[in-house]
Amino acid sequence: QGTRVGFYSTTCPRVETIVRSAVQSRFNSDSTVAAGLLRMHFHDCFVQGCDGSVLISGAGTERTAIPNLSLNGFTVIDDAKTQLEAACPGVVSCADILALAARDAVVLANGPTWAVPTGRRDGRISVAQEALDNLPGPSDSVDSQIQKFTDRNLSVQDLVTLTGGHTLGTASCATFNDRLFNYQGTGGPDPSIAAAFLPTLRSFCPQNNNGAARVAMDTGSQNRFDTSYFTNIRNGRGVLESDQRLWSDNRTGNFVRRYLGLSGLLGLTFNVEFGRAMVRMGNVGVRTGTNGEIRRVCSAVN
Ligand code: HEM
Ligand SMILES: [Ca+2]
Ligand SMILES: [Ca+2]
Repeated sequence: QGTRVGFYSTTCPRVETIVRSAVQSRFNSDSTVAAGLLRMHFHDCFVQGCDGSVLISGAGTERTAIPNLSLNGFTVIDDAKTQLEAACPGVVSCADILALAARDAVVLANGPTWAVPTGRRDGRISVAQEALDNLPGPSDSVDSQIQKFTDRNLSVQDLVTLTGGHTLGTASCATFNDRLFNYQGTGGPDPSIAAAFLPTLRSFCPQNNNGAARVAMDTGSQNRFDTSYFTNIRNGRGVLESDQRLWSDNRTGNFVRRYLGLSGLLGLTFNVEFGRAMVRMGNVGVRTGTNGEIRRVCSAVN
């Protein structure tokens, strides 16, 4: 792949300590940053590869695209970068800082740890439309979700596993309002929502709300990295339509069953597979060697 664990062991031996302490200190005052950093790494990797393109600010950049407006945690990356430029100037890429921070965020939320291969270099291209074209959306069919993952050499298992990241964090009503009152023009709700869960969702997101309120994607466990998200989608308690669909299609549903240890299928351990899948996602489209640059400031190209 070109990335490897310990890429900075001689050039910046304290890199992991510095990133971890930046994530930890923000997490102490705001635990929602864990979900934010995990999502940000995903949004980076799916657009121009894991190259820090999502971090660049300015008119028309990825950051201005609707799905990225709710990203949370940019200033953690900036803080880590400032400290790293003091410790080892010009050495550590912003793309690597983000990959390390996403891992540290999962650990802080009681999730697994894994070794993060590093050596990514930063890209110089960041275009809003590319984020819109490449990021999966909350109404995507299973076919479309699978396509967006396999286009990046990520498997159906990786799709289910990584989307299990929705064990953390929240979604705005705007991303699932269409399911609650007039689903696909039926005049009623999305029938895949459990009857007992519908009033809960409707109370968070009443008819004609402005879309801004935020709702836990893993009801009852939004700050804890666990398999509760899979139990919820099994029970018709998925918040995003894209998540609920993973349960009802056997290609993806069988992986959900395996994470839940259900019926006849070989069990899979979510924590173990999540780390492996994050390493695979973290290698999508990476620039290494002399390709790309080491940004001085993560929000701007050199
Ligand atoms: C088919 C794939 C996916 C779709 C359609 C999707 C869609 C979404 C949507 C619509 C939101 C709510 C955004 C908002 O309202 O602000 C969200 C949040 C989130 N997503 Fe995904 N996502 C997908 C895959 C992933 C993956 C692969 C990860 C990480 C490995 C991830 C991590 C997160 C996290 C942690 C949040 C919560 C963010 C926060 O609370 O700040 N998602 N996702
Ligand atoms: Ca990128
Ligand atoms: Ca959870």
